[in-house]
Amino acid sequence: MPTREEVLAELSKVKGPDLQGDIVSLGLVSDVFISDGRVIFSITVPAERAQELEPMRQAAEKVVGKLPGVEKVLAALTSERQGGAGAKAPPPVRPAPAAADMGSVPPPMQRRAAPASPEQSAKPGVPGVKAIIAVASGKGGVGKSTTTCNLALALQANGLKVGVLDADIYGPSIPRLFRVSGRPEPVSGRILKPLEGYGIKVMSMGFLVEEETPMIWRGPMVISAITQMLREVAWGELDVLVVDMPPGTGDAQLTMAQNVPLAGAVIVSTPQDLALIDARKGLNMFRRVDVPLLGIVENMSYFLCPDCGGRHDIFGHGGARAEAEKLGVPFLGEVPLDMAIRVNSDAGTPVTVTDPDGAHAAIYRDIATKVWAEVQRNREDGQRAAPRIVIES
Ligand SMILES: Nc1ncnc2c1ncn2[C@@H]1O[C@H](COP(=O)(O)OP(=O)(O)OP(=O)(O)O)[C@@H](O)[C@H]1O
Repeated sequence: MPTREEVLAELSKVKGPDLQGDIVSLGLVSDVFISDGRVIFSITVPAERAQELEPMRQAAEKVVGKLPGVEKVLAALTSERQGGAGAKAPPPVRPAPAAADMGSVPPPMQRRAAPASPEQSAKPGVPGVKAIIAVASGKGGVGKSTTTCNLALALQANGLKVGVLDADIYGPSIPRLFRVSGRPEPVSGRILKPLEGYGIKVMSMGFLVEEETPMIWRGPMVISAITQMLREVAWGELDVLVVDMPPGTGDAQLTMAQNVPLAGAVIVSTPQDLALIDARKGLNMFRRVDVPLLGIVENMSYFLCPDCGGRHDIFGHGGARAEAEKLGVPFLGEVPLDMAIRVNSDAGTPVTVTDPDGAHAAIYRDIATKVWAEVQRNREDGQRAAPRIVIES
């Protein structure tokens, strides 16, 4: 595998936009990411010249592709940086098309506010996968991954064939939750075999990079990585693929919601007002791109004291239910704040597996039943989206 310096040395052979200087010394190359035979990087260009500079992008992919040990190269053109360190990731200006040898090409990205449902249904699906559901949250740490994991297992317990795609590439926790590790093997060419945990096929960036690798991703790279995990994995026949989305509602999440043919989205929130404000942003994001909202889960909803048996509404209670009612979105259920959920999740032995007859597993199965009923209802009605109301957040 080449080093970053070797990659940059090759890239310095590529001329800059006006054939003066090279793209490295002009400071246009950033976000170089090398892992497992893959090299991903960004080239910063003025947004209006993206089309014209496509040959430059291709030339960059070509030179890097010749380095020994490189199997795939992905160069993304990004628009000019907005300010210095800590500046927001620039908006994607064009998709990061796969190199000639990479097969699948992500559909074109759009900046904001995609038009309505026809777009949603026009996206190419994943062969063999009947429905894709996103699990999202407006902010991190609310239990999105724990919900994804237990929801997936509960859908399986309800008789469905389930897969999980960990799109939370900033902090992939799905490998730990399913207690799976290792490297996915290629099955044919570039297609990887997903790993399996508790009978569920799982794919995560956590399998492809070292756990301690700091990942600094910019929008287009996020989309490229997720698109490849979606389309270059042998998922086989699945009733449902559950996607653990990256937290937040930035460009990466929005573009992903636009590019993946989602049957719907589940929003996870805790009951605090602030979390609910973020959850509302998440809801609005999916509504803008006409992804049906399957409902809201209130996580860490209440605490049942094992000593006194009393119920404590630590973060307040019922906020998500009230929010769901206000917004006309199904309320899917309340998951208590419980030590068993945390300990088991963190140990990779989710409660739905370790205690399938327990109260927590029953809650997740109930949520799974409601989620699936919504997916079916949307399908049958041909109802692509909930009413298009965008609520001020
Ligand atoms: N209902 C619950 N009761 C107790 N602990 C919980 C519950 N839900 C989640 N947790 C714990 O809270 C922590 C954060 O959960 P999790 O990783 O699922 O959140 P997340 O929203 O995916 O976070 P991030 O966005 O940082 O990935 C974990 O330690 C998890 O075990």
